[in-house]
Amino acid sequence: YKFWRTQPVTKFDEKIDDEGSIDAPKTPDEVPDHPYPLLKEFEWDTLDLNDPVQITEIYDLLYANYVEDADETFRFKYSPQFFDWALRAPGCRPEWLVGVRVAATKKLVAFISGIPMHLRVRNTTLPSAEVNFLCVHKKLRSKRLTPLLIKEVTRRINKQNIWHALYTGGVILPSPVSTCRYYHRSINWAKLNDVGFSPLPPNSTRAKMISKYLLPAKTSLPGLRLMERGDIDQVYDLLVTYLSKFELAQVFEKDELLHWLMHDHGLNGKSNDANDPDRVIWAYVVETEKGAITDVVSFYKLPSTVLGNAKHDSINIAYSFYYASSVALEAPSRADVAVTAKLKARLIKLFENALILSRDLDFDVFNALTLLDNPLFLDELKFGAGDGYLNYYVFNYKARPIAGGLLPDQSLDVVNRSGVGAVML
Ligand SMILES: Cc1c(COc2ccc(F)c(F)c2F)oc2cccc(OCCCNCc3cccnc3)c12
Repeated sequence: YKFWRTQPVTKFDEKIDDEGSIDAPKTPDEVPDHPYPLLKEFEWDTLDLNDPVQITEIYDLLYANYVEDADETFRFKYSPQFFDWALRAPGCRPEWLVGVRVAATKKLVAFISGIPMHLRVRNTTLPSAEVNFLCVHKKLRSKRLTPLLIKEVTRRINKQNIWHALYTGGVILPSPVSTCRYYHRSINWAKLNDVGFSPLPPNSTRAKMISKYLLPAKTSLPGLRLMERGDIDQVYDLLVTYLSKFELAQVFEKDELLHWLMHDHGLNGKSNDANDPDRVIWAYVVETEKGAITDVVSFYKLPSTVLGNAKHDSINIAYSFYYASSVALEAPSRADVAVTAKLKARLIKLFENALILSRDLDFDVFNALTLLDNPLFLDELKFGAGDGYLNYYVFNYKARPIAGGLLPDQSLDVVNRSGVGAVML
């Protein structure tokens, strides 16, 4: 019984000559009105994020049952505030938050989410959904709930006349449109070593490793400051122009980008304070004396629970999110050697400052993928390659492979960098 053989996805060995939808066009009224039948002890549900109790149910389910690393040492620790940010983007549809409950007890035992977005694959823009947070309770694995969750969220998305989706995962499924590699920059090496994430290399000492990752006491970019809602017009133009150079990217409306970079900070009297303990997303801009915004850089907070460590129960992790620099726009082509050299120097400066800001916000490690122009700064800023890869998938769309920033030997492609401009949570 091969679920993925029944889905509109590119088969593993399929040759792709032309890009386009896989399924024949359909209309919402051809889509079943009722959910797929479940095993009788379970029932479908729609989660309501306006209800703090239900946000907590999602948090509790994922806290105990979501993605772990291969050695079962760490588990993602998405916070309730994170779900408020990740699942309440402009245009979000409540019915796309799909849960499975035990009929008798109403306990939430599985979840999958969709949020609406527009996805551009080369020159084609697809009204899509971003599907994320697929989770089945550990005690209910191999009951074939995952294919049902995927089919049910697809049904609910199709009902809204949306026929494509973007999803990522560490697992290999048919067939990735791109693959990026995990990179990590130690901030608090001692803690990462204590939890077993960063081993002490042979012929080195703790003192040497701690000093290797020391960062300047203060930021060094003139005009660097926390983004404010009033910056969105300039930030939108800068980031949208930069992202237009990539082959896989989200097409943002201005209000969408404002949500992704600012969440609700500075809205309806809420403060815009970098040290707000509930904050999950930070965006910084570089403003010249003339008031021009030349750069933007952002990162989100996604801790990992440390399983079974006497000294620490979690690692505070910053994940690189969207960024852009006006330097990148000084030439029409990304292949321009002189501009690439200038962009490399600029991104090293921008991300060194992002690292300093994340240190001061008490992060232990700063994570990045090999997407966007990241290969230009990862080595120089002492990021180390991780042992994980993130695969990008587009549902119901056949696309020629897109570079993930890696050469065939999995090392960084500092010449072509990547064609991926979509950063997933
Ligand atoms: C995940 C992830 C890692 C793992 O990082 C750490 C894990 C445990 C630690 F103690 C630690 F310090 C890490 F840096 O390093 C990364 C570097 C770049 C990007 C990364 O993930 C991008 C976010 C992926 N979405 C979450 C996800 C990932 C895989 C499957 N399903 C969901 C990651």
